[in-house]
Amino acid sequence: MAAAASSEDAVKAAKVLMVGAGGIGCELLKTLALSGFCDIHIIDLDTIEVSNLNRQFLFRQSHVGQSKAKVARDAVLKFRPNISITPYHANVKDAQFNVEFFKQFNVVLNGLDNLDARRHVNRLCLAAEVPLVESGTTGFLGQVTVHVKGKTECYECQPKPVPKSYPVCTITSTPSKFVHCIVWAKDLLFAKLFGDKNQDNDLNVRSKDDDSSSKADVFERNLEEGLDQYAQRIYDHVFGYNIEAALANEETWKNRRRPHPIYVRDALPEDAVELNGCSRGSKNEEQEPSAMASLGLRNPQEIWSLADNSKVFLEALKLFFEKRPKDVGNLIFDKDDQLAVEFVTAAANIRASSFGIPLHSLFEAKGVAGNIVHAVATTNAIIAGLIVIEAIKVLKDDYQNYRMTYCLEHPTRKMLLMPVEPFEPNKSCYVCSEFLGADVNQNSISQTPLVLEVNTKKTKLREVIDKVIKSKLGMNLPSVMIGSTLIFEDGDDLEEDEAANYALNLDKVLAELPAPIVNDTKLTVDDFLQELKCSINVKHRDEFDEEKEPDGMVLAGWSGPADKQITSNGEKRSIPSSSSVDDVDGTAEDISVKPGTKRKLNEILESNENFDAAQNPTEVGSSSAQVVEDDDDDLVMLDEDPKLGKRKRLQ
Ligand SMILES: Nc1ncnc2c1ncn2[C@@H]1O[C@H](COP(=O)(O)OP(=O)(O)OP(=O)(O)O)[C@@H](O)[C@H]1O
Ligand SMILES: [Zn+2]
Repeated sequence: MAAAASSEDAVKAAKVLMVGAGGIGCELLKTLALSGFCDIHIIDLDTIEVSNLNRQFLFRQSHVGQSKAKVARDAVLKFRPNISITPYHANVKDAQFNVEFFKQFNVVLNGLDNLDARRHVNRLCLAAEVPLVESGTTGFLGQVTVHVKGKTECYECQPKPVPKSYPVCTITSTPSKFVHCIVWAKDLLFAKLFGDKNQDNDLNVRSKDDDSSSKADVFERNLEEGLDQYAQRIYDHVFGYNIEAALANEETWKNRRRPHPIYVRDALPEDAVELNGCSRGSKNEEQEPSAMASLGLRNPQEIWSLADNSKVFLEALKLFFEKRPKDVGNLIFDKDDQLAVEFVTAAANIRASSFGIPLHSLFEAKGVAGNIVHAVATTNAIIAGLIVIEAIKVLKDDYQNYRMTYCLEHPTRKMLLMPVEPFEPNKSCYVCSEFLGADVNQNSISQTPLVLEVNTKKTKLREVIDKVIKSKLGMNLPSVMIGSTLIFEDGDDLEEDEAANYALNLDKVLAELPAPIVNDTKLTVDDFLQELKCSINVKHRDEFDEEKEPDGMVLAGWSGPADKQITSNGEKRSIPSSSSVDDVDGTAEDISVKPGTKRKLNEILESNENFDAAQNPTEVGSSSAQVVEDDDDDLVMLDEDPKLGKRKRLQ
């Protein structure tokens, strides 16, 4: 097809906006500058931290504390002095970056790390009708997607996956993976011992040798109890007695491997028990208390024995009470708190040992506990290159060749990159489908309304605004209307009495608002800055399942295809979707999805030639082809050679 301009001309004439000057952003700015882009604007709200320096190569030690956007600009101007780079040390959600601001750009390139900002930029790009190239990386995985209003799906056309959570019983009774032991150690045991005492906790099983009243909390230290004695009692209780109690329920273990109880005396030699695990006893009072340091364990990458884990457990518990008494009762697990990581690693390993699960090093355990996926500079560089390739296609309006590209951890058929044709817009997406056209009566067609199930007699307006409109719908400064009555509005420019009125409404129950929200009420919610408006039909419901519906509200009515799957050497894996990268920072949203409305892929593959091509892919970027499994298990062939036709389905 005829391109609108040569790549060189398109690049020279372009005015681009980059959002984020972190891991991807540094690589991207360098690649843009070296590819001939001359007018680049960068927004980043952050300042440089020491931990950025290993991969954000435009920054040096001396830049720590300075604006990322400004330092990145200065660094690139050193080797490309004649181009224009305009930095903004600001949040992209600020009102200065409104639709008018976005309209000046030919393309927007995201190098962000959170869902919230990505959704905001998506909406502004839609409103300003500026194409968006979106990206993300997680370790070795990465992706670049292209979003052009009306042509491809928007960033929000597909619901994002919910952050990983585990059933309570897996954590409390039947762990089968190391991560289950970490969650137990961190969210139950650590929280119980060092966090808020009043929380409910499944660990609170009475110990058989606890002869005080049945209400006694075994985790409370008895007045006459020494710290060594207390630490050993807790150990025996959680790893010994609790496991024995669980084993009594034969049903649970019918089809499962039985755990074995571990008591201090089993895990440690007699003399170490006497010393409460602490054999060396050399402590440096100046340093942060560390059980590893007290025990002379130096290598965080080494997998400790059960005995060493037991020593670390007892020592760390003691150190918290001895050296950080003020923290006890207020602690929340923090991956940067060395003693907390030591305690959680040891506790998770002892539990893993009991359940026959392989033990892990402190370094690995810290990664799991802190949801850390170590960033890989090379992935960021590859992704930045792909962003520029897609940006050039966008600038040339080379729509036929747009690709979403996935960077895989394990090459599929020797290919590290997997290009996929972009999907069409999802017609029920509440973000981009608002005014797709007009019906026969020239009324604009609005998207399917969302449905909110809520107890209108108990829920306050504030909860709907915070949990649904801001958190789930990602609105920043929403206003809420029933018919033409405004019941809530956010923003700095409100009159005092207006603001006071809305504040009063926030604390009212829905059904008691001046314009009541009851069953079948239709709300219109609107974000002025994002130029996003959607309607919500309210359905009253009395009861909600506390575990499955903890918000006491369910938002539905927006459907989209689930994650696609790829096959690699017969193994099925999920393609990292534009959302899955968000899982890392735990910000994925959980809008309920109605099943069965997935769009079908284009055409049916009939030609043997194409089938052969699918089976024998050549290099990426030239004439590549892949066999991909769609989520309804049909085989789909993707190819890059226009002669071979568009995306097809194998029968
Ligand atoms: N709302 C926002 N407005 C502007 N910039 C943002 C916004 N949200 C995130 N960013 C920027 O996006 C960049 C993302 O980069 P990256 O994923 O490498 O994160 P990082 O904070 O630099 O590193 P890490 O999180 O791994 O320590 C960061 O520089 C961050 O400041
Ligand atoms: Zn959409």
